Amino acid sequence: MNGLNYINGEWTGQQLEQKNIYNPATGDIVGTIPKAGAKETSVAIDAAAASFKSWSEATVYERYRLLKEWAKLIIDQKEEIARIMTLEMGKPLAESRGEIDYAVSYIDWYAEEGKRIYGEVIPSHKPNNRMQVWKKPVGVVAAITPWNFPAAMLTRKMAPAFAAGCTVVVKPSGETPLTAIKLVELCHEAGFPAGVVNIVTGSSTEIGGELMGNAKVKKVTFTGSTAVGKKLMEQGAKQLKRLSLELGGHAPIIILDDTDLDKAVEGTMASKFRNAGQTCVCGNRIYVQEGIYDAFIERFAEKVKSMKLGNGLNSDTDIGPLINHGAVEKVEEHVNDAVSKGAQVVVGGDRNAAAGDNYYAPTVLKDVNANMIVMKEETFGPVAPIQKVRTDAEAIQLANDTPYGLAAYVFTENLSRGMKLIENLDYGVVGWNEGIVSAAQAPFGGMKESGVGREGGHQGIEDFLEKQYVSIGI
Ligand SMILES: NC(=O)C1=CN([C@@H]2O[C@H](COP(=O)(O)OP(=O)(O)OC[C@H]3O[C@@H](n4cnc5c(N)ncnc54)[C@H](O)[C@@H]3O)[C@@H](O)[C@H]2O)C=CC1
Ligand SMILES: O=C(O)[C@H](O)CS(=O)(=O)O
Repeated sequence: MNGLNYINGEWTGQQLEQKNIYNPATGDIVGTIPKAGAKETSVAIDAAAASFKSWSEATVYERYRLLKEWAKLIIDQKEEIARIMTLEMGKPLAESRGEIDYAVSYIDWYAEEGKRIYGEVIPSHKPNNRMQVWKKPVGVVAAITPWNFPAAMLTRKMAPAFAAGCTVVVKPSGETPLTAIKLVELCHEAGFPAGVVNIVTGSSTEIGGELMGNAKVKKVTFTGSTAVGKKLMEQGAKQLKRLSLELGGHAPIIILDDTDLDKAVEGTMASKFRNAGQTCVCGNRIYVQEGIYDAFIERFAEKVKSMKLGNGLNSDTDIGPLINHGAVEKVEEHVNDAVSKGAQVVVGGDRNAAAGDNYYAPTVLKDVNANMIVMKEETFGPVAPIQKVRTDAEAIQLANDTPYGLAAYVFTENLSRGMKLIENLDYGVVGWNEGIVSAAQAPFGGMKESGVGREGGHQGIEDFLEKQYVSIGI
């Protein structure tokens, strides 16, 4: 699939130098995209600005209709899109299909939320005066998305932006742009007016620099690493650019000795190995209370041993490749460092070269301690480091000892222990006896250096609206 850029209702970029997109499972070229830069990005921003007035003045019911048509087209073409996603990102087809349903759930949710953009009437303190709060779309939005959820991270931004009446310029990850281009193609097919949605691919720094520096862009919504998020915040300071940042995580999983062992094993498997551990909410640090430590490791290791590594196109694959070789090297560095500092490998612990250059075996480490890199830095891979803890207080202290604050997980059947523990955790998203928690109707986002703002829920559309207080003399 040779993707193009889409600017002002036209497919462009054929004449530009092209970048190859590779299948992480095999190294094969699966497509190409234009190497656009600041010039093309500026044209896309102008198109989004030119279409903003008419789009923002359309009724929410017209925007609802287009969003629902877009959602329908995505579902109709789910198999084709899932295949594109697996070919460029590597995740098993079943996960790609699941992500497409998840991505569409954000479109469905915000198609409806657009109808509930309510203002306010405030009782005035003066007899001939009325006070109101009006809400209006913020304007042209830039959406910068990561490679690990090429569809869901896009619709989690585009859907509320469109529903609020904003127009959008998308910059997808250079690793997985083909899925994004396909979704934009379906916006075109659904009948979105020219300029409302635009997509540019190419140099992140050039395109990003134009998106952050062009005053016509009123809002930037970013999902990706904390390092890039900080860079964007610095760039945005010049114009006080509205920013939403969904950044990195380093999720702790706390398993107390009164847990239901099956729930704890099942929830930890789901959280840890989803997308081969390449999600910002994957469990990265597993703290197990001493009374259940051996029993948990034994049960958990048996499940991990049964996981099948392979090409995501094969129906029996549980774990696909990592996104690229750099990701494998980072995982290997974390495991080797842990072992050198006393960790024991219970399962895995090595690259699975037989499967391919970008594979790493699902791995369980025990006898882990806080001095190991794996317990300080996000691994973004299929490694489950398990540390023994004695008390609830020790678990809370260890869990919070990080600059990250995105997701955390607690497994206990005791209501008051669970409440007290969670109240003391500095995390924006918490699973209690649950390993997979993200949903379109819930606010998703981090505390501390994991981000700013929320996506999903009724909260997620507020970031695309400005509030206008109007005092009316009558
Ligand atoms: N909080 C969340 O919801 C999520 C966080 N992440 C985090 O992102 C990382 C992995 O995803 P990646 O895509 O590798 O992250 P990344 O930060 O390298 O890239 C994210 C996006 O930003 C773009 N980008 C990179 N440098 C840029 C710059 N200077 N200006 C403008 N755009 C730039 C990339 O091309 C990509 O589209 C992990 O740390 C993960 O935890 C990833 C997905 C979701
Ligand atoms: O990119 C990610 O890691 C997502 O934010 C995780 S989730 O919201 O899809 O669970």
